[in-house]
Amino acid sequence: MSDQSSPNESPVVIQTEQLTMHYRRCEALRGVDLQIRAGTVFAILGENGAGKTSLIRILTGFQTPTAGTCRVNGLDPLTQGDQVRRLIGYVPDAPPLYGWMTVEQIGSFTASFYWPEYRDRFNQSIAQYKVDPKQKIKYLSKGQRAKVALSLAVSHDPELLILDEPTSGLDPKVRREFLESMIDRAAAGRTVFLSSHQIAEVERVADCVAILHDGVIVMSGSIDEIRSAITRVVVDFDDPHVALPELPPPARVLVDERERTGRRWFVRDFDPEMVDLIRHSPGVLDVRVHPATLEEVFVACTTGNATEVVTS
Ligand SMILES: Nc1ncnc2c1ncn2[C@@H]1O[C@H](COP(=O)(O)OP(=O)(O)OP(=O)(O)O)[C@@H](O)[C@H]1O
Repeated sequence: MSDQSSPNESPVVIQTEQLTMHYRRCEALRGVDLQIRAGTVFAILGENGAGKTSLIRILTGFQTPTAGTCRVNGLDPLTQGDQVRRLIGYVPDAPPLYGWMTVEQIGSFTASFYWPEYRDRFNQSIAQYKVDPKQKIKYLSKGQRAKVALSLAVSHDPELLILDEPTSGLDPKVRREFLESMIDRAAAGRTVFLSSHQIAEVERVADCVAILHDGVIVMSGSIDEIRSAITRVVVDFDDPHVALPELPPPARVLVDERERTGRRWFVRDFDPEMVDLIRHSPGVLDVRVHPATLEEVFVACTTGNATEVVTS
């Protein structure tokens, strides 16, 4: 977070309203509303095909949405694309790099689009990642390519860094250092937007998370808000045919997993007073409740009654 102001008072960097993307055969985004403030590490989590890349393509001005609005620092990526892209560092999931260039050549080439410090920053970043500047891009390993792509994206110190699966290909040590550097960026007032399947990593670094399912944001908020929205309820019983009570609304069982000697529920809007209701049901031996992990929330929101989950 910024040391001058809390993110809640910081300017809005990304704002989307009812953003909709229909391709010929599918509805990739269905009315996405987002508000992301400066100084935030924001993560979007979603299954394959949930619509993450479509959203990023719209934010970066490479895709025209079917409906809805999108602003980056108050600018429209479609009509003010050049200005928007100047503010952004972007690493796609498969970064296109010229294979015939060496690492230092691609740094110099890209530096020509920016101010003079770019080249030094790029060289420092490459040295930090221990990538050989004389090596040709086509001979780099997947992880080394990822390091080059990341170095290219951050060397102009962008206001907004957009990363599509940023750590795939990185070894655990580099991955950790990289994620820590994202926290440092946010602390300096920069904004990081990352799309990821690595839930444990997101849990470590993100201030805010949105879960995208079938083109709809089914849950969003801070990690704590999201985790406290869903409760894991574990019920032990002696008879597998025991009938458990219906939970009174607004509680909703999103996932109901049967186990040999019990049941495991993931419940939205669980009230702790419901523990007694379950405990006093015939055949129930024990009831335990825990806040769900981010991974459990993700699974609960993307299976079962997911479409019934509302954005917090
Ligand atoms: N240019 C396109 N034309 C038609 N359909 C598309 C196009 N781009 C994406 N789609 C479809 O839109 C849906 C969302 O795709 P998108 O790439 O945005 O998902 P994603 O969340 O980034 O997935 P992944 O995690 O697998 O990269 C998918 O069903 C995909 O097939």
